[in-house]
Amino acid sequence: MEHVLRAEGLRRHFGSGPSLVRAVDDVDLAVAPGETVGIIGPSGCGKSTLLHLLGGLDRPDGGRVLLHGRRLDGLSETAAARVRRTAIGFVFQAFHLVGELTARENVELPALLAGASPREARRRAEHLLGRVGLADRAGHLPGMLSGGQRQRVAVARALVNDPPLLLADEPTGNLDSAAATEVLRLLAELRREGRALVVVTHDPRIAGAADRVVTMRDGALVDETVLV
Ligand SMILES: Nc1ncnc2c1ncn2[C@@H]1O[C@H](COP(=O)(O)OP(=O)(O)OP(=O)(O)O)[C@@H](O)[C@H]1O
Repeated sequence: MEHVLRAEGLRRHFGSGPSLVRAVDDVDLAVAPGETVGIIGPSGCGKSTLLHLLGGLDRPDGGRVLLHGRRLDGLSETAAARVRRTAIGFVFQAFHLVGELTARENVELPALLAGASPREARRRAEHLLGRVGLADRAGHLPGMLSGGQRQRVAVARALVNDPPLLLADEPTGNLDSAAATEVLRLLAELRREGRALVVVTHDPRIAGAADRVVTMRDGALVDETVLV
């Protein structure tokens, strides 16, 4: 079976000498199509760094990342950006929406960057905003939305190019319990659709909804629990 995502011997160190931090140290991880993998571990153990490497947002010092069997880490920045836009959706704890653009424009942006026509980008954005329950907020700027609504816009944006893989870094970390529940419901729906999901989380509810939970400590994967 071809994995959606595969990391082999992944390494990312920061600093040197006494201040050397082995943020990611010899990590192997494979994600099957449609699989949801939770990554948990104490603060500073390297979860975000690992997720950035997996998504090609940062380059490893060693090892490799394969997306559908193709190396991601060796690509030029332009080529990596192209792959990221179409093959991976990102959801971050801090939403990372563009404050000057409306909800709909935020969702349209990655579609336009990937070459969709303005009309097609708008069609997809409106459909997805409807799907996340925000059809009536399409014209709002992020500053006019609640945290939960912003995160739902971010989920819609992550889906606009229909990626088979989503990477999420503490997607419920900034949300109150009701808003977190709504985002969790969306993630569960994406899982049922057969998208692969890698979620860094402290939220036991997300971890409990994963197929597999891996625990990270000091840059290494130290434990793996398969849930049914
Ligand atoms: N750009 C950087 N320069 C130097 N050190 C860094 C950099 N990015 C991360 N680190 C260090 O690497 C280690 C892992 O950081 P990372 O953010 O991946 O941890 P984390 O598990 O996601 O933490 P948290 O749960 O608190 O978000 C930390 O010790 C951090 O200080």
